[in-house]
Amino acid sequence: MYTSLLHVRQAINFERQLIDHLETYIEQETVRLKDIKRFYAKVSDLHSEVYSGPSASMANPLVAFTLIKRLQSEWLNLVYSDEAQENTQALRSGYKEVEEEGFLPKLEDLQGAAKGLMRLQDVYSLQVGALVRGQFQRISNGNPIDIYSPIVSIPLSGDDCFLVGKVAYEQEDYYHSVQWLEESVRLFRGTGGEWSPENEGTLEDALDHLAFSHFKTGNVSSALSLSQELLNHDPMNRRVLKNIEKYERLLVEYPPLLSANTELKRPNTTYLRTRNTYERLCQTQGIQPRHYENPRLFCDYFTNDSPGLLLQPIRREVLSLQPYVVLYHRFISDSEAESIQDIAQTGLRRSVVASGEKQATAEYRISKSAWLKETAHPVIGRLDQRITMLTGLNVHPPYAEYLQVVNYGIGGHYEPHFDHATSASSPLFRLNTGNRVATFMIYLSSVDAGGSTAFIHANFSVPVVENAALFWWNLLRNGQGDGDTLHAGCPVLVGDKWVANKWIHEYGQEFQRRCSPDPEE
Ligand SMILES: O=C(O)CCC(=O)C(=O)O
Ligand SMILES: [Fe+2]
Repeated sequence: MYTSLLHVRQAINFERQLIDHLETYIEQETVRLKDIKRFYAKVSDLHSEVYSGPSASMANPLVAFTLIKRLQSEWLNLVYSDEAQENTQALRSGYKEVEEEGFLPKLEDLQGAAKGLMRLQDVYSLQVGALVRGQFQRISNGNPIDIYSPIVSIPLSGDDCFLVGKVAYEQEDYYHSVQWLEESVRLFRGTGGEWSPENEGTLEDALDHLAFSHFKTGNVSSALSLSQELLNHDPMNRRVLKNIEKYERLLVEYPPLLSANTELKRPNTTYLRTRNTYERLCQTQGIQPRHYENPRLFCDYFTNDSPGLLLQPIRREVLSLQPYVVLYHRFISDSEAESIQDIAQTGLRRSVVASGEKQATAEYRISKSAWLKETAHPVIGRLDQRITMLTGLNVHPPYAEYLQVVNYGIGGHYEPHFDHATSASSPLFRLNTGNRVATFMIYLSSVDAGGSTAFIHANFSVPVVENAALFWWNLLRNGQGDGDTLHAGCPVLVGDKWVANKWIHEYGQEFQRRCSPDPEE
């Protein structure tokens, strides 16, 4: 579910069903408790008014009878009533019904969503403290600046933060676990450590995980003080006692340096060599030269001398010459973009990447995608025609792949990659029409924040422009891959990002793109 926002949206309906079941449960339990209270009031009134009075009320056989009846039968019926269990049972079977529909998120979804939050924190340098308040802020020159202002901000609870921290902790990523568990402990302390039935963790759990995370990052004194706090809540915990002894010993043996830099270093889990450039481009939209700085870049109305475009030329914006990247504005209409999303819905599956000779899912590409044949809907053929008019390229299979529609999920992204195959054994060669010579990528939606397309070596990024299409050549004229086309889909900070890719292959374009042995061209 976490890999596609469409499926997150659908989950809202399932929670609605659960709310209905809970409402019924609350109504039934309220009736049950009302009955119990009535009985309690009746019996306690009898005790304060009838039995404690001066008159010997037991002499009244009716009073005596009702007392005996209550003690022999009524209390028993009440105490051993199955009603509470029946109500719980009804609630559980309602939950099971929803569960059996198969659309409730799995543990993998929760962990994936937590990782998505941490990815957004990293790539956009977001402050965890602000995220927890429901705000998207980065510190710039010592001041917090809003990257995005949500209309409604959803603050996170101590348990929410505990869960994110625990996901990091389980990956032995103590850089993130410390930050999220700090927030969790702070929030749990704020509620007085009170237990709530929906929670996964407690103040003690958060203290325990945080103390160990601090220990693992070398912050023994924090590990010690948190363990002491934990011991106050759980004095008989032998493991904590032993840890305290260990931390005390360590502090005597290796006193912490006062000047020690306590700033934690972020782990490089992605092994991206271009991480800094990538993140800068995602945050800033790059240092794309302005048209007046590079007069060879321009905007125009473009027809490609195609009769189909004469009456309605397309707005072309040349973004880069090396590699050659152009943005065609208003390439697709709102209703066409909507149709493509609708047609793709049922076919969406977790996106894969080439892995040796096969294809596999990967952390570095978080989205779902569907392949649409021309026969799926007339709109697809119309788009193919329009691509051909603009580029002059043959986009009929097998000279191009089917249209790939992509929907990103929570913090969904596609880290720096090439669209063309970089090894001879790549599954991309299965069409037997050569490598992917060009990419034609259509933005089918807007986003609220994030999600730009970043060209790493070319040092610019393109914000999502709804209904526009981005075109670039992946191969040089000699057929070799153009290293300058290394590009990425930045994590979506806020929004539901949809794109459609048309990958055009080398064969079939021989008369449209001149080849040349020159490795510079
Ligand atoms: O979503 C984006 O901006 C880029 C997507 C991309 O590069 C791809 O799907 O190959
Ligand atoms: Fe790509």
